[in-house]
Amino acid sequence: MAAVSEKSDSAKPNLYIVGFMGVGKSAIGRKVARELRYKFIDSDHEIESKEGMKVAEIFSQRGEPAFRSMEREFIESGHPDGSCVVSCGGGLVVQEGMSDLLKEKGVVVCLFASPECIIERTSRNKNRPLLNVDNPEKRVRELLSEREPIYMNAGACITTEGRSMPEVVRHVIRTYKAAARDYA
Ligand SMILES: Nc1ncnc2c1ncn2[C@@H]1O[C@H](COP(=O)(O)OP(=O)(O)OP(=O)(O)O)[C@@H](O)[C@H]1O
Ligand SMILES: O=C(O)C1=C[C@@H](O)[C@@H](O)[C@H](O)C1
Ligand SMILES: [Mg+2]
Repeated sequence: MAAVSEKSDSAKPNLYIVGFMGVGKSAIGRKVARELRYKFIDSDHEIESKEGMKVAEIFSQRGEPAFRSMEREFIESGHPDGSCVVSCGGGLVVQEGMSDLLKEKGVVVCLFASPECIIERTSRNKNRPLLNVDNPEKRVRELLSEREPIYMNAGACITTEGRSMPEVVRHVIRTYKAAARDYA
């Protein structure tokens, strides 16, 4: 895990990017961090390097609840408190109390896309254990409808569908800068 930063970093609030699998949190977060000159952190990657296992292996060998505890620990104490763009795993914000915790820690932006777009994007690789089922389309629709109210209340919502990546990056940065000005 990344070391917890010096206090001076907290002058620039972290940006937390949340949303469903495949909406583009990792792809967009990396580019946003580069433009803001912030550190880029991806919760899935941080957990994988700490555990020495892929997310899918953590799910199959330790179980989903253990993975959720790792996500909580990462948010509570496993990353710097400022000047970072944190792309969160798709289910991280869904856990009880996590949405409020992220809002305390920084600015939260939620990316979204339609189920059709998500299905198309997530079909390109098999790294998402929750979608390694006989009917991933049905699973995407079920999970999305369960989680939608949480995502919608997590932070400013920005669509990644029908927009180029640079366009999404611009929207995210504009939203972050406006919210960061008001951030205590
Ligand atoms: N306009 C767009 N915005 C974001 N991503 C896009 C866009 N167009 C195409 N993509 C592609 O969609 C994919 C999104 O995958 P990505 O891994 O970033 O999703 P994620 O939200 O991090 O998923 P997970 O929750 O599983 O980590 C990437 O391959 C990205 O290149
Ligand atoms: O939406 C989810 O619950 C997940 C999303 C991925 O980013 C990984 O964190 C994992 O595959 C679980
Ligand atoms: Mg990701």
